[in-house]
Amino acid sequence: MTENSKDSLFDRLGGAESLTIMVKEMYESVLRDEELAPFFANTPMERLHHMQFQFLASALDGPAGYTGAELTSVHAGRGITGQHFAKFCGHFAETLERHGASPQDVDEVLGRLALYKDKITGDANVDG
Ligand code: HEM
Repeated sequence: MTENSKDSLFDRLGGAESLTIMVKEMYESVLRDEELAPFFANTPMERLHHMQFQFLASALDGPAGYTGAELTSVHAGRGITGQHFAKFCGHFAETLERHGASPQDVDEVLGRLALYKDKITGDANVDG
């Protein structure tokens, strides 16, 4: 077993402390992106950071305990396309890279996020 295979993806990304910072920075990038920022115009960002941390911790094999809403209902009716989804994931990938995540771990994270694409793009996924 290599060093890498002992730890969960969550651990390899630096655990809770690191994921907290990366979620915050990811949304800073999202809000600087003029295509994505309008989606969050009325969103309480502090709650979102918290919920996204919980969601990602669980999705990346860290501690379970997501207490937010079901992803389909949260994103439905917002007009989120596959292209928006890809840009959003791109901001997270860049944030991970900046924090020194390995290319393999970044790929693995993107693979995990892709599992949620249909829930998030919902009725708008014809566009992308
Ligand atoms: C893998 C990608 C994504 C994941 C895992 C994700 C996950 C989440 C989670 C966990 C929440 C919090 C739910 C709650 O408050 O109970 C949330 C809220 C939200 N998401 Fe996403 N999301 C993703 C992509 C996107 C994209 C691409 C957009 C738009 C471009 C988006 C727009 C929003 C908005 C606007 C809210 C806040 C709704 C409100 O104001 O309460 N999300 N998302």
